[in-house]
Amino acid sequence: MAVIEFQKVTKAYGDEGDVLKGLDLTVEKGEFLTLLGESGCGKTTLLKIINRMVSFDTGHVWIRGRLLSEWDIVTLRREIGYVIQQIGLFPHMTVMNNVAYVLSLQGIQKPKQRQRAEELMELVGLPWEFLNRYPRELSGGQRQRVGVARALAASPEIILMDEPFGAVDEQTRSLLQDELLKIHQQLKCTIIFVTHDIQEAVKLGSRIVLMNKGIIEQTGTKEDLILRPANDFVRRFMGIKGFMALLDEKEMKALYQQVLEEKISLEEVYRSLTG
Ligand SMILES: Nc1ncnc2c1ncn2[C@@H]1O[C@H](COP(=O)(O)OP(=O)(O)OP(=O)(O)O)[C@@H](O)[C@H]1O
Repeated sequence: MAVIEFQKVTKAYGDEGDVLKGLDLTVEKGEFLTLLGESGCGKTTLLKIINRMVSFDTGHVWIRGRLLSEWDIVTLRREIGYVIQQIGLFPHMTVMNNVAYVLSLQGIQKPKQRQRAEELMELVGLPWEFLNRYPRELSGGQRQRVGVARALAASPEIILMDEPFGAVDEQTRSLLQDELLKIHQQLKCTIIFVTHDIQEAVKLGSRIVLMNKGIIEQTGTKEDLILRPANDFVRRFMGIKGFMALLDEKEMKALYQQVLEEKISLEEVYRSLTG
């Protein structure tokens, strides 16, 4: 079943011209969709239309078969978790209160909130003790984990993520990506994840949507976009980075380990990767 459907959606901010130019997009239940494209191509705008943080001009949007305009905004936002790069944790609240914020709005009793917060901390790989800390007492990566936990608190069916790991170092980023994949498998929720990083889009997305100046150039699996690009734009955009991202990371690491142990030479690695 389609969870989200866009039909010929356009959007302009003021009289600057359309930033979305008649988008069609269907997101199926349980998908991990990555929205990829250069800065300014309209990714965030598309994402924010889904939770009605931004309105659109023409076309139609359905969420779970119901027109977006017919949703009560509070119910809609409860069904949709939202994680952004500068997560906007409330600085004066403990991690516990941040994570349980939505639950307290729903009138859920304190012991239940605590229990859920502990479950969520486990899910995102943080110790329970951190529930007593304030956001400033955490590292950037830990704060992002709390942001993810907070977005998951009300068990939303859809999770929107806008470059959530953009501000952390590469190693932490890779760990967070691995954990997010696990969470997705476990919860079977629908995730729409905005990124301008090809490697990230390829690693995470069960399907990738490549946008360019307000249109969708291609939607498909990583193999579709990299090996069967729909046009020259897609071919050039995915390029060598896309091809490299398609190579199996674990396989490459294992091969490199053998180089470090002087069991094989770099030349042999090169030959095994290029056939
Ligand atoms: N509130 C706004 N008012 C006016 N113009 C806006 C507004 N928000 C976005 N835009 C413009 O709309 C276009 C698309 O912006 P959007 O944020 O959707 O792009 P993006 O692909 O997410 O970019 P980035 O990767 O840099 O976040 C840009 O040209 C941007 O300047």
